[in-house]
Amino acid sequence: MNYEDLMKECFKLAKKGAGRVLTNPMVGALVYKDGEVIGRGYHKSFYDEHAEIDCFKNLKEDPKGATLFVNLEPCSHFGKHPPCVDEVIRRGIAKVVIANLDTNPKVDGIKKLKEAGIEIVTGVLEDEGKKLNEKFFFNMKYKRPLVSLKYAMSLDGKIATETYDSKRISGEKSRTYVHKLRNDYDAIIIGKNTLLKDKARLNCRLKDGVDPIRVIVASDLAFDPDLDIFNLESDKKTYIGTIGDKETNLNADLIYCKEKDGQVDLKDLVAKLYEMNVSSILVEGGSILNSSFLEEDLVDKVYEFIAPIVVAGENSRSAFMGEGAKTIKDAKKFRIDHIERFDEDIMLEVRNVYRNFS
Ligand SMILES: NC(=O)C1=CN([C@@H]2O[C@H](COP(=O)(O)OP(=O)(O)OC[C@H]3O[C@@H](n4cnc5c(N)ncnc54)[C@H](OP(=O)(O)O)[C@@H]3O)[C@@H](O)[C@H]2O)C=CC1
Ligand SMILES: Nc1c(N[C@@H]2O[C@H](COP(=O)(O)O)[C@@H](O)[C@H]2O)[nH]c(=O)[nH]c1=O
Ligand SMILES: [Zn+2]
Repeated sequence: MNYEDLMKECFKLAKKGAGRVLTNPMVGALVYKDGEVIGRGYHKSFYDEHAEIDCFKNLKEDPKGATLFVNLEPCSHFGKHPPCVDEVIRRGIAKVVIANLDTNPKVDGIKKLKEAGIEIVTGVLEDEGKKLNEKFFFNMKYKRPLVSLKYAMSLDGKIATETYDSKRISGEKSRTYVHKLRNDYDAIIIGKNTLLKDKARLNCRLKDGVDPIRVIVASDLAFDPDLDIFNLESDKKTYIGTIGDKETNLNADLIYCKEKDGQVDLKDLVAKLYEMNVSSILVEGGSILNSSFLEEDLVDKVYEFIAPIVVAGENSRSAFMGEGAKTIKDAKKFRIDHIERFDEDIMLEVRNVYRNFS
């Protein structure tokens, strides 16, 4: 029995829940007995049963004495569902192989499994498991959604010209990857000007992709109701994060936020989205909104697509504007996690050095 290969299969199963599990982790499970896998399952959505239970439902024979592979420690608490450990014990599983411990403070599944005499192996492909569920582990640690910024810029750091043109900075392959991000993130946030200038739709245009909820940040609600974003065919809603006690006839729900310097208090908006079970937010700009997130110290990650063009011009729009650091020592610091090439473009995936993702 190759622990790593079987755990990789759990990760593959777990990923089928991407975009659907919200603040829950992505979990895959399989039962291995006498040299073969006798059942597989995964956590399908935030509201569905856990991976272990789904796996037990798909068994083709009695799992007594078998090994359960699961990428997260089985739960031991009563949440929306009864504890998985009880079912693991009841089914007569002899050994449980795990990638990651569950950092949810309500969970101590290992203790209960050990008390029942079940052998435990932990830490199999631990780092890969942490990366897979980085949003969940981040949520548990910081009690808020993971916030990532995404933008496409020129070699000289511009995301739009002075006439606010930003169409087709990055190429098609980069744009396809953005739709994968939209699939994986629970919410997308844009600033009012980006909606007005780009007529953004913010849906996921991959086949069988999952739409995120769409959030526009605006202190007033003077939008054309015919904009696509208010008329999408989507199972997710469009929201406007706003201030004051306004009402609207737009096809959008309002999220009433605290006010900060006459604008939406982004910390409050992020906290309210967390209450709506949003585990991750992709901020798709523009410059003013990106800068506000940076100033609020709410940027955990950045996906930066760089296209080999130069825009130049004092009045063109940079990825970040605002006041800016006075000295390099004061610059916000990120670490490059991943570099990928998409035809002509490259993408940098970076993370805030002050956040602990482990
Ligand atoms: N290349 C790329 O990847 C992208 C490029 N763009 C480009 O960026 C340009 C638009 O960017 P920009 O003009 O900077 O505007 P934004 O899209 O960032 O919108 C800013 C507006 O949002 C509203 N807002 C409300 N609360 C806040 C808050 N807390 N912080 C910041 N804004 C808030 C404000 O309007 P109010 O107070 O009136 O409500 C503010 O003026 C467009 O040309 C677009 O094409 C946009 C996204 C991505
Ligand atoms: N998705 C998942 C687990 N998730 C654990 O359960 C918590 C959510 O519980 P509930 O509200 O009942 O869905 C979540 O925060 C995490 O600790 N556990 C598992 O054994 N297997 C699974 O597949
Ligand atoms: Zn469980």
